Amino acid sequence: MQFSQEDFEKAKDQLKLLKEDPGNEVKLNLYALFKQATEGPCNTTKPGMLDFVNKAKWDAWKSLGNLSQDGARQKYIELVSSLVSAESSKVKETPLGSKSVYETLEVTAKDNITQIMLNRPKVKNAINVKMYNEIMEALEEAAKDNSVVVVLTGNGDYYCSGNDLNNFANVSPTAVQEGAEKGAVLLKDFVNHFIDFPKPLIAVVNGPAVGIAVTILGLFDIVYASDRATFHTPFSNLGQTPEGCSSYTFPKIMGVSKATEMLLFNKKLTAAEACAQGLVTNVFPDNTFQKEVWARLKTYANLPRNSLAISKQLIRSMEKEKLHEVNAQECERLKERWQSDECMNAVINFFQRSKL
Ligand SMILES: CCCCC/C=C/CC(=O)SCCNC(=O)CCNC(=O)[C@H](O)C(C)(C)COP(=O)(O)OP(=O)(O)OC[C@H]1O[C@@H](n2cnc3c(N)ncnc32)[C@H](O)[C@@H]1OP(=O)(O)O
Repeated sequence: MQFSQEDFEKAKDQLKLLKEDPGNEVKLNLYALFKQATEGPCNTTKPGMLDFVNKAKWDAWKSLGNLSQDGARQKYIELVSSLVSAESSKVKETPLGSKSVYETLEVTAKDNITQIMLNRPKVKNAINVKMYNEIMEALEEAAKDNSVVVVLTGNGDYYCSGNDLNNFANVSPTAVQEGAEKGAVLLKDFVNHFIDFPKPLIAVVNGPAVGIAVTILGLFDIVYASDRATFHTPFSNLGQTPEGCSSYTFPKIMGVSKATEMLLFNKKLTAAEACAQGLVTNVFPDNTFQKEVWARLKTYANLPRNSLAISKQLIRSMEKEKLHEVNAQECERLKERWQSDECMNAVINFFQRSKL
C-alpha cells in the first residue's frame, strides 16, 4: 500500500497524542524510521561511548542501512497506526467507585480505603519523574479524602523496581549537575510526603521491591508482604547512597549490621528475612495474600478515623524533625553521587546489559 506525505504528517501528529509510553525499543525504532524517511540513510558521526542515549539513537538509525525513504515512511506510518489502535482498543476496566485520573497510577477509593497502585507493569513499576509527582499528588488527595487508611501497592508481578534509571540516562553530559540538583529537590519533596502523611499508611508488597520502594518502607505504618516479595537496595552497586530516611530508620528497625548488609553490601532479603528484621510486619502465602490482607484492611478501615490519625501522628511526631533532617542530608549526598563516574557507569551497564 502506498502512503502519501500527508499520511506521514498525519502519523507524526497521531504519535503526539499517544498516552502510554511505548517503551525504549519502540521509541528508538520510531526515531530511526523518521530520520530515514526524512533524511535518508545515516551518515553522521557516531556519538561517544558516554553519550549513550544519542549513541543508541545513532545505532538504531544506522541499522536501517539503505532502506529507501518511501520504505521508511511506510514502516513509520504502519508502526504508528499499530500503536494508536492498540491504545484505543484498550477498555479501562476500573472497579466501581474508582477514579483513574493518573497516567502512571491506578487510584481507587472504596470502603474507606484509598489504594494507590503503581501502574507501569511493563517496566516493573519503575518510578519515573511523572510517577514521583503523581504519587505526591495522590498522597495529597488521600490526606484530604474520606479514607481512613491508605494503601500503596504494585500492579503486575513487581511491587516496584525503584527509581527509573532512565531518569539518569536522558541527560546530556553538560546538564548532569543541573539534573542532579533537580533530582535532589524532587526526591526530598517525595520523601517528605511520606514523612508528613497524616493517616495510617500501609504497604501491600505484592512482589519484588527495589531501591527507593524498599527504603521508604521505614516510613510506612504497616508493611504486609507476599512470600514472593524480595527487598533489595543495590545502592553501592549503583554508586549511590541510601535515601528515604533509611540511613536512620533501617539501623533503628534492624540494627546497624543488618542495615549495613542491605544498604552498603546490596544484600537482597526474602520476605521472611525482612519480617524477621522488622522491616515487614507480616508475610502471607502468595495465593492467599490479597484475600488475607484485604480482610485486615477492611477491619482497620471501619475504625474511628480521627483516633487512628491522631494516634499515628503521636507516634510519628517524636521523630518528624529528625526524619526531615535525615532526608535533607541523604539528598545532599545523592546530589554528589549522581554526578559520579561510579553512578554513571552503573547506569550505562544496566542499559547495556545482555538480556539473554
Ligand atoms: C528523581 C531521582 C530520585 C532517585 C531516587 C533514588 C532511588 C534509588 C533507587 O531506587 S536505586 C534502584 C534502581 N533500580 C534498579 O536498579 C533496578 C533496575 N532493574 C533491574 O535490575 C531489573 O529490571 C529487575 C531485577 C528489576 C527485573 O529484572 P527482569 O529481568 O525480571 O526484568 P527486565 O530487566 O527485563 O525488566 C523489564 C523491563 O523493565 C525495565 N526496567 C526494570 N526496572 C527498571 C528501572 N528501575 N529503571 C528503568 N527500567 C527498568 C527493563 O529495562 C526492561 O525494559 P525493556 O523491556 O525495555 O528492556
